[in-house]
Amino acid sequence: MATHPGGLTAPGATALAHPAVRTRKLVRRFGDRDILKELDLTVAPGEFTALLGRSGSGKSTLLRAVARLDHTVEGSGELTVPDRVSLSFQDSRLLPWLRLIDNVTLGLRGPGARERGLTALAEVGLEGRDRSWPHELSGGEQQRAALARALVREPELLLADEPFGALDALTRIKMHDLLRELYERHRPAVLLVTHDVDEAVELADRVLVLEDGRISVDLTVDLPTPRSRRDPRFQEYRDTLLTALGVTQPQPLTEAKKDSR
Ligand SMILES: Nc1ncnc2c1ncn2[C@@H]1O[C@H](COP(=O)(O)OP(=O)(O)OP(=O)(O)O)[C@@H](O)[C@H]1O
Repeated sequence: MATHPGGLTAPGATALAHPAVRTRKLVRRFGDRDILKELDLTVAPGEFTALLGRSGSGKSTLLRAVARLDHTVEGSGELTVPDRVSLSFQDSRLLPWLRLIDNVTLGLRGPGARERGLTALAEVGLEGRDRSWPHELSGGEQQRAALARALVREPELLLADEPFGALDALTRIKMHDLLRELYERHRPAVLLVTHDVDEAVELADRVLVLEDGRISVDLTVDLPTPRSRRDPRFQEYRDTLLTALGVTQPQPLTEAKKDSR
């Protein structure tokens, strides 16, 4: 795997005996449009991967396929995912008629489920809010609860589709820190769909770009965490990805142009 800014590897080249996610020749089709075109992807256990791509490129389609939420969609190909998979979406999807603790532990079996729920709530900074109703929480708090619900199951794979997309900038920054902290403690494999290049470079150790139904860019982010957006190497990764996404970078003004302004 390449480890320098701009170092791109052949997509799906990782050979692993027990990957967290493995797709081979994955096809998903809506009508006569192939959205995923024989897509090959391997995610290692414990690997934090972000998935970027232009709007409509098929990021959510891929995530839904990996989550096995698309039984009715036409398609083909091989898909391997672990048993314990948790999901997190832009809206927290908490059930309004259940208190927080019951939302977090819903479907959790075995002794100690409640204790585990309380621990998870404490981990996301919601200690003492277990008896609250979802509508009593702010948007950021609801996303924290959704993270607690995802992590209490100790997933081998966390699938997250724009989980912070609806949050304000400040809350988003706090949630980035929290997600990275929780990831480092629990170490699930993560597949994070995002539109935000900075979010991808800040959080993920590997960033993919989906284009024309396949993974077109597979970039390893070799920066220590926590990452600073001011770090020139951060900016190199960012520029590489923006270029891959077809976003032209503003050129620095030359002295001549500055003078003529
Ligand atoms: N249920 C559906 N029926 C028909 N077309 C669909 C369906 N779901 C998705 N599509 C189409 O598949 C394409 C990929 O959609 P998808 O939501 O996966 O893209 P995306 O990359 O997640 O987009 P965005 O970044 O805008 O959320 C789009 O053109 C979309 O219109």
